[in-house]
Amino acid sequence: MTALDHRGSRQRMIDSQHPEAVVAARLTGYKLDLNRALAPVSSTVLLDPVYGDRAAQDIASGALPRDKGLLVGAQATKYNDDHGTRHTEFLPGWSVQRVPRMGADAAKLLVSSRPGREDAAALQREVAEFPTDPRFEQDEGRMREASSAPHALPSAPWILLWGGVPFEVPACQVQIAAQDGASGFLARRAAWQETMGAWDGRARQHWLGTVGTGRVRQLADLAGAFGRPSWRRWGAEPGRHVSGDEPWYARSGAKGAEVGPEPVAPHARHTSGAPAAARQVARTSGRTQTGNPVFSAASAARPGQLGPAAQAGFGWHATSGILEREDSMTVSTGKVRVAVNGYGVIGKRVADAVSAQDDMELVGVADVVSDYRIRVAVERGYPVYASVPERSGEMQAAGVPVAGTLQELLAQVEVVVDCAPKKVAAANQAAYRAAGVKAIWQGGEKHELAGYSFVAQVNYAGALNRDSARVVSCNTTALSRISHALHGRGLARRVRAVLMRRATDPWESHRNGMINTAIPETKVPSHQGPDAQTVIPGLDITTLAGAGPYNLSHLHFAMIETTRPVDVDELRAILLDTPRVALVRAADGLEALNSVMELMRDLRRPRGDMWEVAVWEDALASDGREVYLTFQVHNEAIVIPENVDCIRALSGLEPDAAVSIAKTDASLGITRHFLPSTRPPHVTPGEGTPAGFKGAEEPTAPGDG
Ligand SMILES: NC(=O)C1=CN([C@@H]2O[C@H](COP(=O)(O)OP(=O)(O)OC[C@H]3O[C@@H](n4cnc5c(N)ncnc54)[C@H](OP(=O)(O)O)[C@@H]3O)[C@@H](O)[C@H]2O)C=CC1
Ligand SMILES: O=C(OP(=O)(O)O)[C@H](O)COP(=O)(O)O
Repeated sequence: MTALDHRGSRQRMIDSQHPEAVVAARLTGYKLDLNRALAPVSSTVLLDPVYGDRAAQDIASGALPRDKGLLVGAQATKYNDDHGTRHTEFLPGWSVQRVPRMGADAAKLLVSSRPGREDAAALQREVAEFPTDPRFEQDEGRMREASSAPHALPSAPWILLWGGVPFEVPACQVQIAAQDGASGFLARRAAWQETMGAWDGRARQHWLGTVGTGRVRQLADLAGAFGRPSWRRWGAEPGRHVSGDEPWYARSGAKGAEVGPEPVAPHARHTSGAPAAARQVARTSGRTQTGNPVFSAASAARPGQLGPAAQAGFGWHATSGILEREDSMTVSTGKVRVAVNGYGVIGKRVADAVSAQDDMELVGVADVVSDYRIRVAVERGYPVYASVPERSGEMQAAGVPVAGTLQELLAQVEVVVDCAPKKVAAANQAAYRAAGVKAIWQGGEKHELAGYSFVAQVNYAGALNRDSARVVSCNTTALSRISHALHGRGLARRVRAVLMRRATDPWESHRNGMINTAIPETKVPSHQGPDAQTVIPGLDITTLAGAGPYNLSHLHFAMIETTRPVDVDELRAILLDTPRVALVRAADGLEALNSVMELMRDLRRPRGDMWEVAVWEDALASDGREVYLTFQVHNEAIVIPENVDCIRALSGLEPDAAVSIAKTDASLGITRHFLPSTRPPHVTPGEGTPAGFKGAEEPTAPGDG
């Protein structure tokens, strides 16, 4: 859990000289930033009700994701002192009863204690606090000793919190506390105190989105690896239904007493299907030394297999069941763990692209098929899971080594890329939510499913740390890239496009192929125009579509009315400055869809893929009012780099769109020029082309000609 409920202390940290001058709006803005960055990596956020209706603002602004718990403070920030023991008071006009009415899940009431005062110490044992004060005691041995003293820590479920100390202290204490039975931690300012000074907003958001979220994740790794889930104290076990006359709360006792002896850390035990803690262990578990994936959560809980974040982040390494401190700090490698569900046209390409990233790990792929398609995944060494448990037997009978179910795969990852057939994919939403996994859907699904439609170069920043997003369809991705190139520069007034779509994908043309005809779409506008508006709100765009008897990708014709005259030279310069757009020329023999695809094969691209939108340079035109573009969209490939960037955005791996795009492009070999130029870049009017409005130099008036 993450605590963002500080008031006076926060004002003092922002401006120690004049804390009273720190206005509420500044504090609220700062906390909104904290919440946006840290809530997605927390299970619950603790907010205060004071500053500008803080908690309410977080809910209303969407900074607090709906699937995160909300804890709201109830006590006043100042305490009455009674001979050395502070007594808690409620905020005037605020009460525990009012907390749930604002939609919160629980109220926080701080009860203070003071070592040496037996009444206070007794209270402390009831409500828990780490037995040593991190400001004065930072020796690991003495902290361990104090923590393991009889009655040092309480019998009720408890979590660790800390104050303004260097981050290394809670990093150490979380492990010790978890080994002594803590169920988690409340992350406080040690995790982000570097941002308390006079940081500008963007720098602060960047820091929080990278270092801040990384720290909370690292602590979660430790708590997940060594901690004790609170349900254990109630006698619950995942996958085991205990029936009886006695209700669970009676068994657990009024104060949350434990049911039966249960050894905990150093050998934290978690079983498959367990909620957050076990899942976290499995997610950070990595692979065994032989390279085989870790399938059972029980084995995944071995500390020796802790993820890179837990192992490296604080300069700790795992041996013989506990994390030990190394002499020097090391840097987190922080790979995001990814699953692909649906290993078809898009899924298999996403899997390959994820495997090519140095900041991602493909944990496994899932599907329902048993034929050659999934056997290639086996051949490539990807662990294969059954998307639907009932299909597992069939898959195994066909010789596919099934590593487990989709649910088991989800338990090991942070992000799932769903590439199942349209509508099938939408049905997986509940499973992803239940598993607490971030999800990426494809263009076959509706915008509303994820609530965010993604094209990296247009709106990467808005997807940062979100729980889900939809990578739009191939056609919409291409239209968005091209439209944004002009619209993003304030140059597009109106986009009109005609889409000639391929009949079917090559692998299934024996099933769905059409011959000797073309099929116009009767829905006008076709869905791609409105779809592009989900990516670029305010874009004036209409599309018409149809399908033809070929399977070599789509062909678009776009007419874009500009806000001022844009000639061909400027248009070309804009396109050359646009990521994932490349120019091709009929003059180079690239006269049709097939020749461009042949070039991709000649360039030895995997599967002959073209991730770029290929715009015909010699078909660019302008009449001073509109620019005209003809471009090819390789439907099987164009969305692949978008999925890779989307993983980085959702997981918060990289806050900067340009950095992520450049990284993805370098890993796949995406380019702006397929071939070195062998002749002048643009065919000028009169050079083999009929005169017209090719360039702005010869505007064509209506009726000319
Ligand atoms: N094809 C394209 O050009 C593009 C497609 N998209 C979008 O990508 C998504 C996937 O399309 P595409 O890759 O073409 O689809 P494919 O049909 O090629 O692949 C989907 C795979 O998922 C399998 N599958 C079926 N049911 C399930 C299930 N319940 N759980 C998991 N997997 C299942 C399919 O098996 P089976 O064959 O037995 O059904 C198949 O192997 C769609 O939203 C589509 O609109 C986006 C851009 C381009
Ligand atoms: O899914 C796709 O093709 P399909 O719906 O013909 O299988 C491509 O992404 C094209 O999508 P669109 O034509 O809905 O933009």
